[in-house]
This record gives sequence, structure tokens and C-alpha cells, in this order.
Amino acid sequence: MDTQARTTIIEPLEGCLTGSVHVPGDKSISHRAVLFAAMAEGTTRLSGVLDSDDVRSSVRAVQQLGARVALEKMADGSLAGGITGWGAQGPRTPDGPIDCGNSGTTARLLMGVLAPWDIEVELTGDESLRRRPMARVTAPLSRMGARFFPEGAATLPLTVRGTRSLRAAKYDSPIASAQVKTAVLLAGVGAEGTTCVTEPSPSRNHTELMLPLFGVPTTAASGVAQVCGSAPMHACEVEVPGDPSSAAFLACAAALKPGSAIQIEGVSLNPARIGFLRTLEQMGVDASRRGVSSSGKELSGIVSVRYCDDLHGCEVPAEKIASLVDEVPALSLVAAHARGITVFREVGELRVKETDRIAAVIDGLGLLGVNAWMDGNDLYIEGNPGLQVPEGLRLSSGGDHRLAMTWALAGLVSESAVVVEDFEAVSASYPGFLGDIRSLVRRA
Ligand SMILES: O=C(O)C1=C[C@@H](OP(=O)(O)O)[C@@H](O)[C@H](O)C1
Ligand SMILES: C=C(OP(=O)(O)O)C(=O)O
Repeated sequence: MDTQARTTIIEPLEGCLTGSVHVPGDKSISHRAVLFAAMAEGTTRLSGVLDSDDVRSSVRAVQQLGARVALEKMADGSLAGGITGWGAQGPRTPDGPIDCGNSGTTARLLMGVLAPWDIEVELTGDESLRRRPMARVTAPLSRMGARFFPEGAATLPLTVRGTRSLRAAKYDSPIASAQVKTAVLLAGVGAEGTTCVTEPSPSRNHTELMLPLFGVPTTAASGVAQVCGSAPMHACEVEVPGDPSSAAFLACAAALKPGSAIQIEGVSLNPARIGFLRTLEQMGVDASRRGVSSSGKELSGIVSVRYCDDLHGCEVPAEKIASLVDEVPALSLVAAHARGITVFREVGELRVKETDRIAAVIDGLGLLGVNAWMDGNDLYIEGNPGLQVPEGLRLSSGGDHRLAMTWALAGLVSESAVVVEDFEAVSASYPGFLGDIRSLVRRA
């Protein structure tokens, strides 16, 4: 690998992928573990926390708000240690704005964390985060009594003004978003009465599974997530399993690289997160999972994936998109190598992630010689079995970690190198991606 002026040359893998690997901690669960520990009374012990730029944004934020963080880097690269929360005393007013960096989860969840306190905090982020929609969270929180400035602000920077007299709410979310659901539920933890959220299809449920560990009465049944406030949160122990969204990149690599057969160990097998395995299976891939342990109600285990020499297109229905929302770029690359057409229904949300991932996938696959298009909010990909990347191909991540890994994958499984601009964006979620994938290479 050569790095020059923010471009990285990704050389093809010199052999198939075999053996076992552990992926780093789950990003969604790490954010929640850090934020909930900061909200709680006492010292929460955490292990397996992902050390990435996005999670560091959450860690810095809670430090600015008065939580005491004593996390250390472990030999396996994870963070472990204690976080002593502000508990009943509440967060303190930070010295200046809180910079959420590139992390949508940090910004949106913090709004819910701050809403039930008499505090004014300015939130901001990098160029990408300052373009992303925030009204989806400010609207329900405003109905509960929180205020946001400038009045009507729909993007960062904005100032949250919370209130101790926050009202509980019943919120029928128009989108399946775990960030929206979590922000409302966290606000509800500090409001008197029952706060509940419904959504059009199930989004990831890590919040509902973790809040009871911190002593918050929480239920989730028949599509309704509910908390009873106001509830004091107390310290507990949280063990973070491996990230299925990171595992998905290794799984897609194994499915595409001839001769490969890998096991990914210690991965979260939360059904709301492993839609990518079902989609790979539908495309003909031998992909399986085996649960071996659990932390609280989060199951984790081993994912096994083998190379597939007869990939075929499939249809992913709208109600399954939330279970693989961050994996659509990587799965699109697999679809680009498959026979026939793959369609991902109702993926309009991808337009407002770190980049417009729809435009990026269509443009990037176009440069690979693969036809992809949108019809309404459905993404279509017409695969090309035997696809090889053209010599000298240059693709840009646009600063988006999922695209950095998707375009790297295009080169890793091909016969020619690919130049990826701004590959460093991987540090948002999976700084060790290239090292992990190369650790699986066995020369023929
Ligand atoms: O709650 C979370 O941890 C996340 C929810 C999803 O976003 P939305 O809530 O916007 O769907 C996902 O894309 C993001 O990577 C993490
Ligand atoms: C969309 C993502 O994260 P966030 O919304 O936290 O920036 C992602 O990790 O792909």
C-alpha cells in the first residue's frame, strides 16, 4: 500500500481469505454504553468499546459535560475501564460548543440526553455532519418542551436548551431510525410519565436492550418502544460485542474472493443488525451464524462465509432496509458482481448519511462499468459476473468511511489496484480494516 496526498493505492489480495478474525466493538452499542454510563449515578465498567473517531466524539462530549472517563487501550485495540456519570446532579455546562465530528449518532443522541436538564449546549460537527438533517430529532423533542436555537434550525450548529419540566410523549416516527427513537426515549428517561415511540419498520434496538441494565423500566413489544420516567440511572457493566457492520465488509470480501472461507468471531448477532447475512444468502452465498454468548440481551457469536461462484441478484424489501442500512454500499458491490438485477427498496435515507451514498454508489459502480440507477426511492443494480476493475481506477470516499471500505473492497477482490481518495475516513468506524482483511490472506 502506498499513501500519497490523501490517496491510498489498494492492491489486490494475493491469495484467498481463510481462517478466523475478530472485528472491533460495535459502534452503535459503544456510543450508547458511553452516553448511558455518563448519564448514570456511579461508575460503569465497560469493555470491548470501539476505539474509532466516531466513538471518541461521544467520549469527548461526555467529558465536556462532566462525566469522568477512565478508559484505556487494551491489547486487542478496544477501550476498557470506567466512566463515572453525572447521575442526579445532571450534566455541567461545557466551556464551549461540543464538536460531534463526523458522528450523526453522537449529535442526535446527545439532544435526547440534554433535553431533560436546565442547560444550554451548542452542538456542532464537521462539514458532512453540518449538512445532515436534525429536524427529525428536534421536532419530537420540541413537542416534549426542549428548545433549539436558532429557532427552526434544521442543521448543526444548533443550541439545545433543555428543561427539568420535560413532558413525556407518544411519538409516531415517520422514519425507521434508531437515532430518532433513541433520542426520544432518552429524553423520556428524564420526563415524568411514559414515553413511547413507534416506527414504520423495526430499527436497531440496542437502546431498549441496554436501558434496563442501567435500571430504566423499558419495554419493547408489538413495534412500540417505551420507557417510564423519570427514572434514575445507576451504573452497571457493559460488554460490547463485535460490530456486524464492520464484519459485513469482511463477509462481502470472502463472498467475492475465489477460494475464501472465513469465520468472524465475537460479532453481535442482534437480528436488527444482520440483514446483510440474509441478503448474501439470497444472492447464493453460503453464510451462516452460530450464537455462543450473550451480554445482557445482546447475543454474539460466529459468522461463517464462503466464496460464491454463482452470485445472483435479489430483492431487498423496504421493511428489511433498517437491518442492513449501513451495509447497502458493500452489498451493492457484491450485487455488481452478481448475475441479474438486485433491487434495494426504499433506500432514500441513504441520501442523508455521511455523504449521499446513493449518488456515490451509482457513480462509483458506473466507473466500474456497472449499470445502477434509482427508480423512485428504489436502487437497482445490474450485475456483471466476471467483473474486473479497469486499470488505474480512482474512486473517492468523499470522506465517508463506508464508501472508503466499499471502494477498497473493489480493488482487494479484483486483479488491478484501485486508488481510493480519502481512504483515511475508515477511522470513523473501522481503523484496522486493511490490517484485519490482510491477516486472513493465505497464498495459494
Ligand atoms: O442508532 C444508531 O446507532 C445508528 C442508526 C442508523 O442511523 P438512523 O437512525 O439514521 O437510521 C445507522 O445508520 C447509524 O450508523 C447508527
Ligand atoms: C451513518 C452512520 O453513522 P452516523 O449516523 O452515526 O454518522 C454509519 O456509521 O454508517
